[in-house]
Amino acid sequence: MIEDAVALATSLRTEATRTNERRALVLAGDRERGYDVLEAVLDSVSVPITKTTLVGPEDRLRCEQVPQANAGELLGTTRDVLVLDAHEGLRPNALGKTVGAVDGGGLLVLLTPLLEEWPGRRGAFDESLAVPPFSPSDVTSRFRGRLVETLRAHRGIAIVDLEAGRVEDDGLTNPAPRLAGRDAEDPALEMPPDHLFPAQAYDACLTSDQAAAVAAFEPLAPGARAREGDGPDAGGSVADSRDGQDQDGRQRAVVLEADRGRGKSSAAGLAAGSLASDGADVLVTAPGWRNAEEVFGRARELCETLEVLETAESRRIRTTGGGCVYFLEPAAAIERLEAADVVIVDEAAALPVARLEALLAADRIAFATTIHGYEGAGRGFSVRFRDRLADSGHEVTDRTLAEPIRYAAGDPLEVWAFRALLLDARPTVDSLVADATPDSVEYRRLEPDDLFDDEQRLREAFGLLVLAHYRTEPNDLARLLDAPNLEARALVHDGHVVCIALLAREGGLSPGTRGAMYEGGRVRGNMLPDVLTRQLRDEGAGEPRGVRIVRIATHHEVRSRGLGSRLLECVHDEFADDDEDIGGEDDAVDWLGTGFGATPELLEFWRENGYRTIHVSTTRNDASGEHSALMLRPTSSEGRSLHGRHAEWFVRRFPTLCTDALADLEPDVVRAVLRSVDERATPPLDLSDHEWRIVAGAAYGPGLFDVDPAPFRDLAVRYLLEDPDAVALEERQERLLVVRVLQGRPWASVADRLEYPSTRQCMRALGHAFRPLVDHYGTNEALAVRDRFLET
Ligand SMILES: CC(=O)SCCNC(=O)CCNC(=O)[C@H](O)C(C)(C)COP(=O)(O)OP(=O)(O)OC[C@H]1O[C@@H](n2cnc3c(N)ncnc32)[C@H](O)[C@@H]1OP(=O)(O)O
Ligand SMILES: Nc1ncnc2c1ncn2[C@@H]1O[C@H](COP(=O)(O)OP(=O)(O)OP(=O)(O)O)[C@@H](O)[C@H]1O
Repeated sequence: MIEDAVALATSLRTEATRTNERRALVLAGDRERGYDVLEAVLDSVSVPITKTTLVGPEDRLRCEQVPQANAGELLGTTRDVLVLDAHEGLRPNALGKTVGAVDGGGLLVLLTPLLEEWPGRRGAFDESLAVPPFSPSDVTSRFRGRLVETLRAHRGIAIVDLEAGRVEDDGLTNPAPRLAGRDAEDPALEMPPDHLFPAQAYDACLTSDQAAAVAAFEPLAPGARAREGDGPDAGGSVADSRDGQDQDGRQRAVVLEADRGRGKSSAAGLAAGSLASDGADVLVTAPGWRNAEEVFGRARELCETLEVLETAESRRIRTTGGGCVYFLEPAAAIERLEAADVVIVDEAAALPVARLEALLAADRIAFATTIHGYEGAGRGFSVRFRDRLADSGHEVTDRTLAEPIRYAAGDPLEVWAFRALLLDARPTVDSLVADATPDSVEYRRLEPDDLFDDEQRLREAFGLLVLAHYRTEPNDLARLLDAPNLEARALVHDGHVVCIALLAREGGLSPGTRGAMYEGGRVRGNMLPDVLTRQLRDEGAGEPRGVRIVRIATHHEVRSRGLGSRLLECVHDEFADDDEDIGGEDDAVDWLGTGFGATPELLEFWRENGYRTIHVSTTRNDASGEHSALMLRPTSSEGRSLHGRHAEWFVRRFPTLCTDALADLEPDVVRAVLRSVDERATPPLDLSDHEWRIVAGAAYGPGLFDVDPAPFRDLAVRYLLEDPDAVALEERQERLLVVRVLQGRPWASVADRLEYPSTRQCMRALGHAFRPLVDHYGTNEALAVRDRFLET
C-alpha cells in the first residue's frame, strides 16, 4: 500500500511540476495509517522541509505546523506541499486558505476519514454550528457530503482508500505537452510603445496580464495626458510631461480586478515604484499593512533596479528623485489625501463603501481588488461602489487580471476549490431577472436539501449573499447547508432567486442559558438576546423566541422595486403569531429582528418595513466600519413587551451616548436612528417655565444656548423622534441640532463641518432652527416670550 501511495504521489508531483499546476492526494481512512503513508510520501518527493506545512491539530511532522484556526497565516504565502489533517474536523475557511497557498508544481495532501464515513463524522466546526437551543446532533453534514462529491468528480485529485489498500482514483490528468508559457526573454512584448513608466517595470512582470495591469496605471502619472493625445509630448518620461497635469487637471481612477494570486498587488507596486522613481508621492492604503506588503516589496525592488532608492523603511520608501511610496491606514489616508500625487488602495473590496467614497476625493487613485477570495471579498465592490465611482467625475481605466502567477491557468485545484467552496458563486445574469416585480415573484423556503440537490439554485442564492456582503466566507456556505438555527427564504422569478433573506432562530433559551449569559458567559449565535442580556442587563430577553434576519439582499438589477420589502412582509406573515389567543402556529415567534451596519438608507428601509431601533453599538464594526443598529418588529405580546421596554431604555440613554461613545456617529445616522424608534417610547417633554424661557429666549431673543444646553437637547430629541409634519426643518438645520445640541461639538468645528461662513452665523442658525420647535411644542410661557420679541 505504502509503495503504491508513494509511487502515486511521485507521479502526481511530476505531472504537477511539468504543467506548473497543482495536484491533490486524499489519504482516506485511519488517521495513524494516513500519517505513516504521508511520512513515506514526504520522504520520497523531493521537497525541502521548509517548503512543507502541516495544517492540523498536532505537530506530527518535522515541518511547520499551524492549527486550522490559524490557517490565515498562510494567506499570500506559498508552499510546495501542504497537508491538511481533517480527522478532528474541517473548517471550510481553512481549506480555502490551504489550497490557496499551494504553489504551482505543488501537492495538497488531505488526511480524511474514509470518504463514505466522513460526512457523518462530526468535528469541532460542527459544534460551533450547534447554536443554543440546538445541540450538535441537529447539525447536518451536507457541506462535507458535497465536498466528498467534488473530490471524487474533479480532475487532478487522487484518492487512496487506506482501509481497502486501493487507489480509488489516480488523479492524473495526462495532459498533452503544451507550448511553453511566456518566455522570460520577451518582456518587451507587453510594454506599451510610448510607455511613461521605465522599461524595467515591465521587465519585472511575470505575466503579460501583469504587464498590461502596470500599463493601466500610466494614466495616473502626472504626465499621463501625453499618452492620450498624439501631441508633442508623446513618449518621454513622466517628468518631461509633468506640466501636462496642470493643463489637464482631470481626475483619473484605475480599477484593477483579479482573482487571488494574479499578481495585482505586485502590479500596483511596480506602478508605485515607477511613479516614485520620477518624483511622485504615492500614498498606499489597504485594510491592513499586511495586505500592502507586496506593493512595497515590488516598489522597492524596482527602485533598487533603477538605482533610485534613497531609503527604505518598512512603510516608506524614498527615491533620489524626491518621490516616495508610503503606507497609511485608511482613516489616516482619508485625512491626508491632498498631500499625495497618487493614491493606491489595495484590497479595496474589503473596505466599507463609505471609506472608498471618502477616498474618491483624491484626484488620481487606483483601486486593486480581489473578485473572489478566501476572505470573501465579493463582487460587492463592483456593484456597490461602481455607481459612485461613475458619478465621481473620474475618468476610469479598468483592467482585469486573469492569468495566475503561482500556477498555470486552468489549474485543476483552483477549479475544484472554486466549485467546492463556491468562491465564484454569483447571482443570476441580469437579463433573466430584469422583469421581476413584487407581483411576478413567488415566496419560497430554500430548504438546505434542495440547495444541496440543485447546484444552480445554491450558486444563485449564495452568490446573492456574497454580492451583498463583504465578508461572506466558505464557512458561511457550510452554515447555509448545515446550521440548524439558520434558514433561507427567497423570492423567485421565473425559477431564479431575485431576493434572499438568511434567517436565524434566536431566543427561546432555557433559564440556565439565560442566567449564564446574564453573568457574562458567551453563548453561540443568539446575537440579539446576547446584546440585550449581557450588555443591556435584561435577563428575560432570551426567553421570547425570535427570528433575526441575518442578511437580506436583492439582485442589483431589480433593487428599489419593492422586492426587499415584499420578502420581509412574507417572512412576517410566515412567522408572526397574530393569532396568539388560539395558540398560533407552531413556527410562530415573538419577534422579528435585525442588526446591521447603520446607514441612513438601511435604517429607512427597515423602518418602512415596520422595524424599530432599540440599540446602537457603542463601537464600530471591524468589517463594515459602521456602528451596528439593532431593530425589532414584535409579533406577540411577549415580543411587544420586550420591544417596549428596550425602546424606552434606548430613548433614555441615547442622548447621553451622543456625547460619549456615539459622539462620532454621522449626523444623518443619528437622525435616522431617532426617526426609527417606536413613537410610543417618546418621553414626555417636561421643561419648566424657566427652561422654556431660556429656549424661547435663544430662539427669538438674545438668549444663549451655551448657558443651559439640557432643555435644548430634550426639545431636539423630541423633534427628531417625532418628526411632526407641522415642523419642516431643513436637513442642515437637523444636522445642526445633532452635531451641536446632541453631540456637543464646539461651535467652531460645527460651523466648519456644516459649512457655515462663521461661528457667529452658525450660532444664529441654531437659534433660528429652534423657532419652529418653540412654535410647535412651546407652552404658553414659551409663546409669551416669543411674542414679546416678535412685537419688538
Ligand atoms: C441585516 C441586513 O442584511 S442589512 C443589509 C441589507 N443588504 C444590503 O445592504 C445589500 C445590498 N442592498 C440590497 O440588496 C437592497 O438594497 C436591500 C435589500 C437593502 C433593499 O432591497 P430592495 O428590493 O431594493 O428594497 P425595496 O425596493 O423594498 O426598498 C427600497 C428602499 O429601501 C431603501 N434603501 C435601502 N438601502 C438602500 C440603499 N443602499 N440605497 C438607497 N436606498 C436604499 C430606500 O428607501 C429604498 O427606497 P427607494 O428605492 O424608493 O429609494
Ligand atoms: N512581478 C513580480 N515579481 C516578483 N514576484 C511576483 C511578481 N508578481 C507576483 N509575484 C509574487 O506572486 C505572488 C502573488 O502576487 P501578488 O501578491 O502581487 O498577487 P495578488 O493578486 O495581489 O495576490 P493575493 O490576492 O493573493 O494577494 C506573491 O507571492 C508575489 O510575491
